[in-house]
Amino acid sequence: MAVLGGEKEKELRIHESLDELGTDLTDYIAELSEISVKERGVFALALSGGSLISLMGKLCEAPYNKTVDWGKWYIFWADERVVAKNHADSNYKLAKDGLFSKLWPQEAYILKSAVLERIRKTLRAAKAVKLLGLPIVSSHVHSINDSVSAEEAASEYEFAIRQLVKSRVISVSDISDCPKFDLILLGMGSNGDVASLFPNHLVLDEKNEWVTFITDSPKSPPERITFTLPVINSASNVAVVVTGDSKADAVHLAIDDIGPDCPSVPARLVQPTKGKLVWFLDKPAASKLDGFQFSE
Ligand SMILES: O=C(O)[C@H](O)[C@@H](O)[C@H](O)[C@H](O)COP(=O)(O)O
Repeated sequence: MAVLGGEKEKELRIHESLDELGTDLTDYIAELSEISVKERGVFALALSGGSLISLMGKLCEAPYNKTVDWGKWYIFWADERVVAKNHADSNYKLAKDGLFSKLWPQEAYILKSAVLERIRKTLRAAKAVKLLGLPIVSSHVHSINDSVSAEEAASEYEFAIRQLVKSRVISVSDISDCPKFDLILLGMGSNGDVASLFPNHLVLDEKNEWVTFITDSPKSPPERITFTLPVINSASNVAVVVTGDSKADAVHLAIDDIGPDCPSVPARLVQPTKGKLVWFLDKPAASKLDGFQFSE
């Protein structure tokens, strides 16, 4: 792995292979989870859709499936397609099929909090919590309401997040009133879109809402909800995970210093105010970066 750009707040990690990237990404997530659980007792993570989910697949393997404190995870979506939860386009379904169901193959294993707490107490007594690895709590998985309009789904989702900010499950930014997620994981499309923030879309200017909606996504399906830039940029950690040469131009436009005529590239606007930004790239995605040849 090559690491470019020594700035404290932004790091580029360029990997030889998808396998190496997947291992590094998994280590990074597990490490942030451990730090956050130690500091705050919980880990508030927002996922996106796309290839990101399969790149996180090693989380379902040893040692992470046993060592990560899954019971402390609170899971959200930085963007979601407004379709039924069992629809092939659903980001919730993608994560459930690609991650959660692999950790615990049957729904029945996703325990309700009360049951989990009883088990936790027993295990704590036996000092064996870490050895057994506990499942994700179903009430900690915050997917959108798939039976209402995009507008209603966005407003309900923001309301749910507000309640969790009040109870400090999600921290609050000390410079805005925005939620401060422990980690937001983003993919990037070949036009530089992140979450469901697309180039030249009005949604890029949204400053008041935490979660908003669009009904005209240039990529199917058209109706989506998305975190806004102020929320993304208030997170403690943001990772943008991008692979493949079809993304190389967008990576260059998002990261390099390209002067005043920069086209609208949403990923370029991902700049956590106080948090840390890490780009996970494979070599084809990084191949058009200005400094790329020097990292080889
Ligand atoms: O729901 C979505 O459409 C995603 O959240 C979107 O932001 C995705 O992450 C990128 O388009 C990258 O997707 P790929 O990695 O599959 O290209």
